[in-house]
Amino acid sequence: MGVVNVTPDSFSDGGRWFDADAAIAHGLDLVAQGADIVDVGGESTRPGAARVEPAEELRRVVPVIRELAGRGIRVSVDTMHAATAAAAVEAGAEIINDVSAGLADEAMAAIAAETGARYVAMHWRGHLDVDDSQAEYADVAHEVRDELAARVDALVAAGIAPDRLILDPGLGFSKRAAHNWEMLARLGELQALGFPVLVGASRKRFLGALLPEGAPVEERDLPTAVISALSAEAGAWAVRVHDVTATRRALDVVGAWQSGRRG
Ligand SMILES: Nc1nc2ncc(COP(=O)(O)O)nc2c(=O)[nH]1
Repeated sequence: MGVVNVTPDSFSDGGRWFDADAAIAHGLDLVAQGADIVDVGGESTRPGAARVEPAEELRRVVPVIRELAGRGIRVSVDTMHAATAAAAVEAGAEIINDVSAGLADEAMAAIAAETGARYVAMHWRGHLDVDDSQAEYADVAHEVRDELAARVDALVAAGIAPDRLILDPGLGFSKRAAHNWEMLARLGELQALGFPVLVGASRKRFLGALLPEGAPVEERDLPTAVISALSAEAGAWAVRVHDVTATRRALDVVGAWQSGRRG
């Protein structure tokens, strides 16, 4: 899953794809690099980023989604707003990627149910209202699993068919570095809920901590690709990344290694 942030302020590529034509070109480039899905978002989820009204978010993402989907590309829309999700699906998006798992907009679950789109429910305790660095967990893997299981119950009760759901541990959202690494190491406990799992580690701060002080954000693409390989080994459904080439190469290594196992 390649990322196209149509925003002026996303933390790792803010502003580069804010123009619709640039965003479309970038989405096509990600597909050429090997992306299976292009995730189009119009609102940065970076701590402290300005909130974006649905009308503005919609204006940013719908033209990009319409053009990419019109070329047969599988598109997901990264939004917490039901109105944006509805417009995006109407424009051809097949997946609604909601970092709030339906908590930010009470109309979202019904819209997702109505459209029949696939729906990514990401874990973000207290979304937007909680300072990520203050989050405390007694057992992060158990609590993320249980909190997402509760979201699944609510989303299914709202009419979303279980086979439409994809779960995501929400790395870096209300979680500190140690929580992120523990979530990755214990990904199987989330997978045990029986839903596909999406992993979004790309270029996040907890990867930067492994690099020399002050390393540019692009240096996080190699650690990201290693996590893509390890996520594939763990049976993840997909990985959400900015540098598709690095991850595609990493996944090709995993594929070659696994075929070697079969002899
Ligand atoms: N499902 C999902 N969606 C996301 N959207 C944005 C970001 C923040 O990263 P970005 O600003 O670099 O896109 N991370 C995720 C994530 O981890 N999972």
